[in-house]
Amino acid sequence: MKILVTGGAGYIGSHMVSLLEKSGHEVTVMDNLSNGHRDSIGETPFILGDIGDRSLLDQVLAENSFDAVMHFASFIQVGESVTSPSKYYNNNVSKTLVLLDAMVNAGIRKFIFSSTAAIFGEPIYSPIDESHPKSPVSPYGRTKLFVEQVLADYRQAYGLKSVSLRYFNAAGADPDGKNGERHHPETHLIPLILKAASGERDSITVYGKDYETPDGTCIRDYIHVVDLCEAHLLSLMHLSSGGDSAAYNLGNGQGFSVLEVIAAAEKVTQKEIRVKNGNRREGDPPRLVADSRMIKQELGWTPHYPEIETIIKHAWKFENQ
Ligand SMILES: O=c1ccn([C@@H]2O[C@H](COP(=O)(O)OP(=O)(O)O[C@H]3O[C@H](CO)[C@@H](O)[C@H](O)[C@H]3O)[C@@H](O)[C@H]2O)c(=O)[nH]1
Repeated sequence: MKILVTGGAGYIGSHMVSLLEKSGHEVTVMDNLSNGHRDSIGETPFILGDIGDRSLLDQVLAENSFDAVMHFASFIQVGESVTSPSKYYNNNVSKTLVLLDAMVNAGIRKFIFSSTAAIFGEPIYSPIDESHPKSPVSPYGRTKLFVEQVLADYRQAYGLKSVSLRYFNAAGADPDGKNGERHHPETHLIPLILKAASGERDSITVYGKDYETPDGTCIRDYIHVVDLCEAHLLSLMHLSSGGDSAAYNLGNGQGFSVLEVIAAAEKVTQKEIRVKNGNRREGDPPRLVADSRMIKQELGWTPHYPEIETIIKHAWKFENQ
């Protein structure tokens, strides 16, 4: 199949490009490089551009007959979305509408969307399944929920079918360590811990030790980026074999506290990691753990790297490349 990958030079997008190509698909990347790296996708056809640019999109979609679009281009920082909501609504909602309208206009009817656990807000039970109430507590979470709702309306009105994948905590790197997690600025836990292990940073600051969890630190469900990409591939196959729109929660169903992740990283790296205690970060729920039985049952998704040590081991290999 011919696939357009928006945000394909970013962390998850670039891993997706590599998996699609390995699986025999023809890929074009469109990325404005606001947080992506041109070198992360090698020789893959690349269009430098923004998904809000309708005339560029019309031209690109007219010149290629894409079967589907995978949409990774978005802003992802919860805290920033609270202080700069306009940036998030413009990029994650308005520009996604531009992309969807260009797709409808060009007759492309398959869409894989990067959604998030943040659409659920403060969980009222755990693990979180698909029918858990959706009540985001940040503009970031709201942007992703809005798009999910738009997609339901576009399915009804224009026959555009989509799969929304609600990521819990994407982490890790290609097992060969060639491609991995890079954000600017880096705000994600595992890369920051590993930079403290390598000496690139002095320490890791734990954001809050007074949560209602066994050790007082936040619990998250870390999912290997390759497993996450496999879920996208299965979603694409689902749509291309006539399946209808769907939304799935994606995690391993096991939660690790910040202190447990630091301990696992010390074990993997064999380095002592300096830990500082900080205040809670705004918008951080105490526990986010996925119930991913639905995607396992319906699409046959099976994670290959569910262990936190393996996720950290691959990230460490990338950190040391
Ligand atoms: O220096 C740090 C960085 C993070 N944390 C904690 O570590 C956990 C994980 O944080 P992080 O890696 O930033 O992930 P999340 O905030 O859980 O964010 C995930 O989920 C968000 C929405 O739910 C997405 O926007 C992110 O991209 C995705 O990684 C949280 O409890 C943080 O409070 C620290 O204690 N110290």
